[in-house]
Amino acid sequence: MNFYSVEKWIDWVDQLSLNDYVVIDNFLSPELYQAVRGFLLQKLEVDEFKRAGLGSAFNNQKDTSIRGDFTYWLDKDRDTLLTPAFDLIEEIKFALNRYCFLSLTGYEFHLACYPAGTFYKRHVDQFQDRSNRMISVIIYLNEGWKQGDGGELKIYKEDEELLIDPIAGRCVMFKSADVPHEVMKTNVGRYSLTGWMLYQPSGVGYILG
Ligand SMILES: O=C(O)CCC(=O)C(=O)O
Ligand SMILES: [Fe+2]
Repeated sequence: MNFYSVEKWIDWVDQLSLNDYVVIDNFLSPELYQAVRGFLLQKLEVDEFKRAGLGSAFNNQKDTSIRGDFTYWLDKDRDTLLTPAFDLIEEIKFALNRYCFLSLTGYEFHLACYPAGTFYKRHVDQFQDRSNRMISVIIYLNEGWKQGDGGELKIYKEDEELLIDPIAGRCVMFKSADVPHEVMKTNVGRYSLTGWMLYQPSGVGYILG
């Protein structure tokens, strides 16, 4: 464990097991936060984001009435500026396997940008024809986010709805199959590092766009 102690991981994994989700603030160190956000802004500037799709590679549609985000799929070998972020993702995988008794074998991550006025309607992250997404992981990169900016993550539990503010450095993890959620309409550009811990690596996430 290079980033966080065993005690911290056990606490977070317990919350994830018990509540189906966990929120961890200041998950990225200031250096790592700057590296990831700087990388995202650079990719946005050179226009390397693509409109996100719906469904799996076999059933892919793009419909802005359901989701309006743009994504940049990450590749560990190509995007070496993000090696420390991949080290942290490896630690997440290790901790979930060890303390959550999962058998995660891989992951897929993208950078996401929701332009002002966009949202992602209620959904679950497991696809009907590709059910290997086990845990969803989202790390927000929104400096100076304030009430009124919108873009909250809404999580649906049995009889309650939780609104999670997408503030800088905050990490949310939840069980991909069990937690319906949505991204409320954002009034400002909304950025995140988003990914899924997989039961079997698919390596096809980027095809989804
Ligand atoms: O950015 C978020 O808060 C959630 C994104 C999401 O639900 C997804 O990409 O599947
Ligand atoms: Fe989602």
